[in-house]
Amino acid sequence: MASASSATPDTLPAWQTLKHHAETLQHVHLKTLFGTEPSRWESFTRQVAGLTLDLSKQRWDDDTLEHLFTLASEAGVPSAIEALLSGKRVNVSENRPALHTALRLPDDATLEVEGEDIVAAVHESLAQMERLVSRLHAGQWRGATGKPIRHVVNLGVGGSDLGPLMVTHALADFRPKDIHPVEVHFASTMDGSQLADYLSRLNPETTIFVLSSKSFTTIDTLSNANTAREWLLSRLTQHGATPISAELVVRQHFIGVSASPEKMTEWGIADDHQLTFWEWVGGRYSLWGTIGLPIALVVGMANFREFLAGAHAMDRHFAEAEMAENLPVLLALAGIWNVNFLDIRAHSILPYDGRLEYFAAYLEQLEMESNGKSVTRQGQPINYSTCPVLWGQLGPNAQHAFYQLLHQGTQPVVCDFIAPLKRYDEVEDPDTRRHLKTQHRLALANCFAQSRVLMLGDDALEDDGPRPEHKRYRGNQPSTTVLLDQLTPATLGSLIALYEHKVFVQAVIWDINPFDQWGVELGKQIATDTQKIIDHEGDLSRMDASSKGLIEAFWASEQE
Ligand SMILES: O=P(O)(O)OC[C@H]1O[C@](O)(CO)[C@@H](O)[C@@H]1O
Repeated sequence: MASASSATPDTLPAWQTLKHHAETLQHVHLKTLFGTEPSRWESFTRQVAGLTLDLSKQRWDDDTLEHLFTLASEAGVPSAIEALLSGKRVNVSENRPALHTALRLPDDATLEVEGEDIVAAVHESLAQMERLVSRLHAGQWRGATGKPIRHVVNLGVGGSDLGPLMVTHALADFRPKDIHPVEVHFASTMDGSQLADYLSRLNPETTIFVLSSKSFTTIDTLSNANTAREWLLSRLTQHGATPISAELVVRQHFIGVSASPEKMTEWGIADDHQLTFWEWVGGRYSLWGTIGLPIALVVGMANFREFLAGAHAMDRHFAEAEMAENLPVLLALAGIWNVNFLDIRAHSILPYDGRLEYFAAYLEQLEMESNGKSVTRQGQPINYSTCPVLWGQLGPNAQHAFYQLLHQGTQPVVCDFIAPLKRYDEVEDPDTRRHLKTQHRLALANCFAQSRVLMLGDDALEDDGPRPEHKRYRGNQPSTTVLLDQLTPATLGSLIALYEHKVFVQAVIWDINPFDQWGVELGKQIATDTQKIIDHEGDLSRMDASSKGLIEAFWASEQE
């Protein structure tokens, strides 16, 4: 991948060219670019797989793009794409491939990785997932007391939570009709607050838990699982006249999803209630396989397969399209330009569709856990910026929260606006449909208005009278708009794959490994040490003054 040579990107000729080129564009306002190039929409907009990507409001011109394509070539992007998709060991620090794209290959495809065709195994794991989904949807999965299951609580965190949470929320309209109703819930936080809420509301007889953890060692998830198991055992083993065995309760009320079947067995998950996947699927890329069980439970297996097909369409485009037409490459290059040449290090994700409420949270992990790195793939410290700080929330709500900073603050921020073109066609009642469609138009008007105001500043106003300084908008904030023809399983699949590949291309150019997350490990280790001290099993005197003070404050609270 990056650099066929060992040169860091900032020493590549195109990087130097871009630095000089940026000086010529640094002070050119976006409104000037639109004034001099009226065909920017045609030049900088591309459509693929139900998505329209509008990059015309980036602070760049045709020359910028040409230089960026040269940079991508010099950094080895085309060969890196090939290496990723063909299953080379692109995750160098863990010495393994990153094959989330294999999870969405159609069943007639073949992909030989290190001498083995993995497509059949992928489809067998989907078939196994389908069998569990069908049992639940048919009302045939019975709890330990014999009642059909009505609630499924996913216990997972990070990639074992955020992807399924985001997609189940986004695609809730696609629930199949005529199935036994099963509601899906998510509990991730180690403090137990989400779980405690479910335990206070749900009936243990009709509730099962999905213990979702690639490693099956994540303390957040295991602590929730242990609490859930105790809750079930205390409620169900003594239920009715005949005692029910603990083994039966655990068997009937837990499904495990993990890359470690041994650990699932050790924990007590029955063999036929285990879904597995592979070490070569990164946690934050795992929603496409068995970690996607909650998605399949909400939308049904047919829609889940549509979701995979949408992602696969984007994979093929990523593999086959020229750089100038390639959506993930273009989106990545816009990011590189902003971060490394315009020095814009804040990035906001702003969907204008309530169904995408968790999309920003999902992307925060995808982008920042992947590309929040500061050493090259060869382990050398780097001296250029990598992943920007990325955050977001639903655009309409953010308008009344942090848009003030976007419009009049001192930070340059790049924004991604995301919206579906069509909405509410399926609403049966004509009056309600008409009203909701009006609301959709309102949301789109706001979405388009915000990117325009961010670009033009107060020049967006026709009346150009004098304005006091506190009412001035400087504009010139770049943005991208992604339009979905409509939000469907397929277009959502394409959208997620677009961002996954964007992250990969950026990593190639930055010469970093997007598939490991060593920075998270130290925190876990120190937390284990700290827990020992809090539990009076470690040496407090080793701690710094602040940590010591915090622990003593906690101990004092326990005495009250
Ligand atoms: O699925 P697991 O192994 O429980 O991990 C959960 C999450 O924890 C992380 O390893 C980070 O702590 C993520 O990368 C991962 O998605």
